Amino acid sequence: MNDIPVLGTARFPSPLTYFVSDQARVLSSPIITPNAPPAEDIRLEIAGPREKLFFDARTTRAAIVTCGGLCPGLNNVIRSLVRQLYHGYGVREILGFVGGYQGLDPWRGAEPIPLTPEFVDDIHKDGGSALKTSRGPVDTSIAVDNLIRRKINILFVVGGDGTQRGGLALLNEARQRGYALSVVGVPKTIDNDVAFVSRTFGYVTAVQEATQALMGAHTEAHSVHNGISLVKIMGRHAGFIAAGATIASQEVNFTLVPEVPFVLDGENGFLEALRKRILKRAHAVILVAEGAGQHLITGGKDEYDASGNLKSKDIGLFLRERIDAYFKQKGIPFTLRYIDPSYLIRSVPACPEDGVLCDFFARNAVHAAMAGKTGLVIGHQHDVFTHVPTELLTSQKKQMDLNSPEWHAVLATTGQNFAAFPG
Ligand SMILES: Nc1ncnc2c1ncn2[C@@H]1O[C@H](COP(=O)(O)OP(=O)(O)O)[C@@H](O)[C@H]1O
Ligand SMILES: O=P(O)(O)OC[C@H]1O[C@](O)(COP(=O)(O)O)[C@@H](O)[C@@H]1O
Ligand SMILES: [Mg+2]
Repeated sequence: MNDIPVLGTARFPSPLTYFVSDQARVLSSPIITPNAPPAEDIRLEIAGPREKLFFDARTTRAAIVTCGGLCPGLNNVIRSLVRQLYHGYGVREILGFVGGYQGLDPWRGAEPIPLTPEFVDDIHKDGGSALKTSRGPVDTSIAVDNLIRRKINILFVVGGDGTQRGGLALLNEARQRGYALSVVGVPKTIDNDVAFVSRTFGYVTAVQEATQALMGAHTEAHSVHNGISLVKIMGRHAGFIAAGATIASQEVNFTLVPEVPFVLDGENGFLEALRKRILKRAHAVILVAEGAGQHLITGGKDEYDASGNLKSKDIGLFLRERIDAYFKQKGIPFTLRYIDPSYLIRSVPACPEDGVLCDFFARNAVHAAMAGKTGLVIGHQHDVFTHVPTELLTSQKKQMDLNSPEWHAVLATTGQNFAAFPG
């Protein structure tokens, strides 16, 4: 069940010394709840080195591409992919396509970079991606022509849900041509909204940076009479960053996330809850994820980014105006500070916890590829790294479960007015 497609019989002995059985599986949902229908029985292959390899390292050519928005840890992943390929298996031909999927198009992209242990030696100390990144499509036919021309056997695609869909499109094109290509995904995004991955790399670092911003926001609010700090944070479809930073900082009074369509006006609305909080405590910190409250902003055209993602309307500026107007109308003196840490939370180097995660993701991706597996993304649940079929992973969207301990911890630490936050 949920076996990963293989390119052929694995027959080369692995140079490594410990192995994971190809038959080992882990349940995606291991919890048994009394009286509830059993969770869907999804059993995933356990990641790790295999005893037999499909690829002969001496003749294998691998490539790496990083796509989508920046994320702390991209360089750690590139470094560990290269070092595991080179030192672990003896692969000598490793190319880095430059600037996301566009780099696979020889007419649009820069010349790929030959990747060596020397090239990647220090890159994990920097944020960003040594291979650069981009949004937007590539012509799959042109890209696969290029992969075939360059005799690439393995392509590592480092990115979020969009990138993994892109990887699948390349694999399907290669299959149609009868070309044996291993496409293995490493799940990247600060938003943490990838299914079958409890923590995408970069998320913890983003929470750390967001928490720093909240500490400053709290100091600003607390240092004046009726100080209100409004902080906007990334999180297009999911409020995981907002939730994590709320719990870590313990300084937020209202956390607004895309999963909870809150009410703004009226007796049970957010503005009234904020007014009560200010009258009681004379300061307040509000944290709003960029995808929250989209239902409140009417008018204007829908806009999409180059990858086709719907752009969020600016809930931060919208709330700033509405709070300002409400407090003026009520005749309550206040000082409102608006803080948008924006790209600062994702352009920094990875924190040690993410550094560890990146290394595990990357090395497991190499093990899977060398065994001849394809069309998979490395997953991570219950502390076990897995092989998730890319089709399965991209068929689901992960959002915060409002019955989870995480969301209840947000409610407990903020004490936010439950009535204003139905759902
Ligand atoms: N359905 C799709 N099919 C093929 N390529 C896609 C698809 N969705 C996104 N992509 C490509 O994947 C890359 C990254 O996607 P994007 O949504 O920007 O970031 P992320 O991978 O972080 O979700 C872009 O180059 C985009 O064009
Ligand atoms: O302005 P950009 O670079 O398009 O990115 C904004 C988006 O990128 C993110 O940081 C991460 O998104 P992806 O994982 O899809 O790359 C989102 O939180 C945010 O909505
Ligand atoms: Mg995405």
